[in-house]
Amino acid sequence: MTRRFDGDRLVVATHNRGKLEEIAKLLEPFAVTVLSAADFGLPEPAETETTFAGNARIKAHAAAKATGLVALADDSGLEIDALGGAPGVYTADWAETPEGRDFVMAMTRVWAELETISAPEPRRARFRCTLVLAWPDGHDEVFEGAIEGRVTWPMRGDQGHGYDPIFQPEGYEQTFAEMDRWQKNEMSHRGRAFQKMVAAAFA
Ligand SMILES: O=c1nc[nH]c2c1ncn2[C@H]1C[C@H](O)[C@@H](COP(=O)(O)OP(=O)(O)OP(=O)(O)O)O1
Ligand SMILES: [Mg+2]
Repeated sequence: MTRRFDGDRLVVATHNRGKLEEIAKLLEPFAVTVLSAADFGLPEPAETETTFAGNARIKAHAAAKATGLVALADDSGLEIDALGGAPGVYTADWAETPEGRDFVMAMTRVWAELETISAPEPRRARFRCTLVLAWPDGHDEVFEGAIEGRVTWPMRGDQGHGYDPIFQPEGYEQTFAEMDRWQKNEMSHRGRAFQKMVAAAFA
């Protein structure tokens, strides 16, 4: 039996402002006070697992334990077929620099690698998202979503976050960064995982 969320406060276990804004928008229809891991000054846990679900569970359980509240974590990434599924669970790592994350650098690396191997069009890729809802008693629920598309160059758009300027979802001319948050949430990996979570734990 799926455990329902029956509280009024939910801590979103992320340090990524773009994700937090999307999740807050997705939670708007529900009577939920959204708090963030940053509001509690929680440290960013090391993501030592090799799957999205494994890393999402680490983040969700750490926040649930530290706050005594139900926690929602998101672990996500971009899988590019011509790169054997890379960057995958290492999507955030490709943006890492000593001064913080640099997504222009990360996107430039993605394109350089595709050019090196002369990856033919369409450069098929998908974003994946795993959401984990964790209770302070250690119980959790896992929900997954994906959106198929392709990597495109040059970067286009100034909305969204992360790799959005080079991801064009299947059936659309725009990149995610050319869509507003509402339009992206309608179809995104995160939006899709969220719909499953709502059906199971909020509806
Ligand atoms: O909708 C998206 N649009 C563009 N890029 C995205 C998206 N969703 C995930 N991504 C990228 C950003 C990040 O580099 C990586 C996730 O890494 P991931 O560890 O799950 O997130 P994060 O470290 O940014 O924040 P946190 O772990 O605190 O939730 O994939
Ligand atoms: Mg992370």
